[in-house]
Amino acid sequence: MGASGSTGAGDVSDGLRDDVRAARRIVVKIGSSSLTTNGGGLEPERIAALVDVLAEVRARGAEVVLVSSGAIAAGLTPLGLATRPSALALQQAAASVGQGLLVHHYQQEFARHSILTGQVLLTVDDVIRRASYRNAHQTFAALLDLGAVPVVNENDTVATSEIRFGDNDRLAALVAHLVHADLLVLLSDVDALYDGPPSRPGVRRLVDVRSDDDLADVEIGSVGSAVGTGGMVTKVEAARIATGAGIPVVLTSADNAGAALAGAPVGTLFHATGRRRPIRQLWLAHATEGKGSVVLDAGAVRAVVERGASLLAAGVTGVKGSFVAGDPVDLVGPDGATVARGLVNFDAAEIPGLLGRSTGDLKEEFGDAYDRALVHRDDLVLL
Ligand SMILES: Nc1ncnc2c1ncn2[C@@H]1O[C@H](COP(=O)(O)OP(=O)(O)O)[C@@H](O)[C@H]1O
Ligand SMILES: N[C@@H](CCC(=O)OP(=O)(O)O)C(=O)O
Repeated sequence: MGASGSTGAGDVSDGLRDDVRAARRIVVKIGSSSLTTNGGGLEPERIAALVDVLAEVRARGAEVVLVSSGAIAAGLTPLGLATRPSALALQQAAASVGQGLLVHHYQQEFARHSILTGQVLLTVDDVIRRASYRNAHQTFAALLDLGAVPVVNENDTVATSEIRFGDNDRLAALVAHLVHADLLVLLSDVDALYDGPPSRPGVRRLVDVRSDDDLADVEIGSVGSAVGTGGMVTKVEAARIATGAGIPVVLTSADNAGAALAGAPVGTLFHATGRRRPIRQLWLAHATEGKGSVVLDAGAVRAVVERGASLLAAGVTGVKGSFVAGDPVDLVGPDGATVARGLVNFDAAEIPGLLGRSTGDLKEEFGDAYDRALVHRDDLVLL
């Protein structure tokens, strides 16, 4: 299908989007391309314009969490770098310089509205590991209770290629889950999702996306602007993560932010498709690649797939790759097909010694630390 131009009954009143107008806790994500010039360097007027819109949202009683990209782009000019470098260390250095500048601007602009900001830098581990998820959740809750606007970015200076979110669109979706937001707004340099590259004549805007079927014939580009990353692919993926957890998403341009947040039918509205579920499952299903794999016998495949059971060492016949406890791994059946992905509870090096053995047996030999599943069912998604 092409663009879905209709909005179903009950979604809008007075031409405005009900889901958006009713939202009381909103995560707004803005991309580098909307804050900086193409050569890098922040554009303070654009930051000021965004902050004015967010202050208005706050004034009508909603809470706001801002996920802002732009650290790397902001650091380029001060460091004398002409374009975004490909070396990770240089990107991290640029982010280190740029993040301070970025937050400084936000602090100044929000202060005009007597609103405090709190910087929150996250890595994927902070969000998907149980203890740190709780910790991060409490920090956000305290900041919001105290009336501050959390300003979030990936912790670029310490994130390595393994732990990087990869992009702030997905980070924003995970943050929306973390703070129990009821709306996610993704702001970019393009005003909506189109059924093809916006530069192509005749492309049509998708007004509403209600399921993956609505995206079947949409051509989604992966290359973003000179300063952005991920293009539309990561935004659509972020929208799938959030809507799959029950959070509707509006995708539009920074210029449309005010109208979008007032509920006007601008941009593209991705309707909620699922219900809230554990964040690790969301992340496993949408965003991670297995660091290795474990091979299951037929009985274990049935237990995991049909009965929703945890994976025990007794049903595992092999292990591939090098990973440590807590990493995502693929669960592969005897025929080589990947049936699930989960967070593993043991290092790859330990697993050969556990294969085919019962949990009771392992506990008796190695102690209580071995009284656990290889992959717990709460940390597992079927693929
Ligand atoms: N189907 C599509 N609809 C809209 N935009 C698209 C599509 N495919 C690719 N794009 C491109 O994605 C770009 C946005 O991605 P990006 O530059 O990474 O943004 P940001 O910096 O805001 O995260 C747009 O400028 C647009 O050219
Ligand atoms: N954390 C990086 C942003 C990464 C990113 O996703 O950028 P973008 O595609 O512009 O949202 C930074 O602040 O430069």
